[in-house]
Amino acid sequence: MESLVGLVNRIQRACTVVGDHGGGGDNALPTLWESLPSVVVIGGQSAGKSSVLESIVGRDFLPRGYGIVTRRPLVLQLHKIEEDGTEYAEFLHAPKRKFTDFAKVRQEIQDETDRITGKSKKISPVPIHLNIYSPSVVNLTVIDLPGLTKVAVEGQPQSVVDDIENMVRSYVQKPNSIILAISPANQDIATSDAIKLAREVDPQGERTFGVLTKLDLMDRGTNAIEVLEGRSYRLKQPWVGVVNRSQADIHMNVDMITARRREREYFATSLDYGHLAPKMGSEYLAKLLSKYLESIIKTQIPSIASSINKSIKELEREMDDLGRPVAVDAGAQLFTILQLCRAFDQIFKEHLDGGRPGGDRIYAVFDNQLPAALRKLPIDRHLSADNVKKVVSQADGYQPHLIAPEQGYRRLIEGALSYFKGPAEASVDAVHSVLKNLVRVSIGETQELRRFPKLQSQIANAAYEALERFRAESKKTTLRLVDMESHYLTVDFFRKLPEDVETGANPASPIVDRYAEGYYKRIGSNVSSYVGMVAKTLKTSIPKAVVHCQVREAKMCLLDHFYAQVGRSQGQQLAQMLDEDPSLTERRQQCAKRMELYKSARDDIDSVAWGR
Ligand SMILES: Nc1nc2c(ncn2[C@@H]2O[C@H](COP(=O)(O)OP(=O)(O)OP(=O)(O)O)[C@@H](O)[C@H]2O)c(=O)[nH]1
Repeated sequence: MESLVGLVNRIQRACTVVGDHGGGGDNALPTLWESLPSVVVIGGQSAGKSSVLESIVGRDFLPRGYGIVTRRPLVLQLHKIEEDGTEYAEFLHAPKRKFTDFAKVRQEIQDETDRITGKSKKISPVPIHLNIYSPSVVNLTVIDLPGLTKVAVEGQPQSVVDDIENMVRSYVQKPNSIILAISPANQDIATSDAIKLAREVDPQGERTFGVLTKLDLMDRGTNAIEVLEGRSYRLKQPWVGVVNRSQADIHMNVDMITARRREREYFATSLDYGHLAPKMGSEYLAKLLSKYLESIIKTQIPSIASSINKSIKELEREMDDLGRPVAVDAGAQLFTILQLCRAFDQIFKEHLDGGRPGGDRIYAVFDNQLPAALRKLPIDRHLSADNVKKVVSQADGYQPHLIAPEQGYRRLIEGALSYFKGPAEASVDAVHSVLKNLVRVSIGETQELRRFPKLQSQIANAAYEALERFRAESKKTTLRLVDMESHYLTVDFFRKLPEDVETGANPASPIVDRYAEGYYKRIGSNVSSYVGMVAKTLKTSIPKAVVHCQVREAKMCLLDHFYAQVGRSQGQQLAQMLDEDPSLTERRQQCAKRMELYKSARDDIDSVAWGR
């Protein structure tokens, strides 16, 4: 049975080493500490908490004084060692220092308290962790807390009263805590701060141990039999009375061995408590607690084991998300980088081909934006009768055309087609910005890349550069399409124009007709029909050019230049690319440590459970 408490103690110690002290914020790792039982000492100020703790340990090591002495929680883990082993203490904050002189332990507790709270009388919820290894202790984890108080002492804000109560409550309300409620016998039990709080969080008294101190200080003729026999305040566990060293004993350096002996004698010879003697005193209390802890642990083993398994699963999931540690050799690093690039490229392609959203915005450019832009071109203004007349006259020069204004037609068509360059370029730019946005989104969606901010930005830059190249090529091609339309006109169109179109050009007609408005309107309308036909062609050929030059290229060779650059990189440069966010490296290490703790705890529990 001893092995069960020893086991939990060992797991608790391991928890402490990996930084699992229970609790935590949003981003907290799973905690094993919280699922393990521990003893929490509570009581009013000067009720005798520290004295009880020292008696349990059998050592004099806690700071003493007036006012609030315990100002930070003290998590005390007692480890029983071989009979001939050397007794020593060790703090979590100074793991390399072994204390064999317990007066120095007291000094260190004081100094460590001051380190966080300053020399003031402030309190802090940050615990001090102390391990004591001794042949004369029972395996236990006991937490000493600041004394509950009703008034702040000088130099303290009034809020300290609530702060202490809240801090103490946060420990005792955990269902796994065993409450050691210390009350002084020379005060009415009904007014005990410890009992008041214990009743609040454990109304049935199932996990509360009542301890009555200062029995020796009770008024003559009075005794605490009513309390000790459980009639004043009923608890499931028996009340234990103790007699600690008085302040005078402390001044006179009465050692703990003498104090324990005196306590035994006190009960053995007491007229009031003689009949209860075997169940009184600090030594009995320590054994009672340890035994109780054993029974609790025994019932809790299955739930502890299942909490461990649950936490292992949570950690596995998180470690999967965090990814494997970065390789150290250049070959493996190169492989990792290429794999990461491919993962990104795959997601980018899914955005274009469907499966992930975004690619449809390219179609929207061709289907809405381009036709709308083409419709809005000021072709009508360009082909107004006045402008047609102006362009035709200028094209004719000093010699007006004789039959048909060939040069005028050409100039009018060229002028109208030059307007198409704007929408063509705008389509290229719009698709460019869709692609750029998809690169950004895809990088964000590439889980594996998350921990490599440098590589992320390098991939982004390389992709943006490539997109710029594709954009330049695409502009050249689409503008060339427009130029091609102006450089060679579709002869058939003009041949098929109705005969009367050329009436104005009939030399038989009076010369003035040729300069009438109707004549130019007709020319304008012919050019407009031709330009409309070209617009129809460009509406389909521009998207083809854009897809060919930008979308297809982005799909096929977005990172080609980057791959070449990575291939030329040396070890140092590769390592820099995989320079992951240090907070992630740290988190992975923490997870790995926790995982180790949980796995060894699970093995330990399994072996004990099977051994029973
Ligand atoms: N005579 C006698 N004195 C006791 C007994 N228990 C505690 N004292 C004295 O009461 C005083 C307060 O005891 P502590 O153990 O320091 O009390 P505490 O509850 O830890 O005090 P804080 O941490 O300051 O809240 C000390 O002077 C002890 O010597 C007891 O059983 N008998």
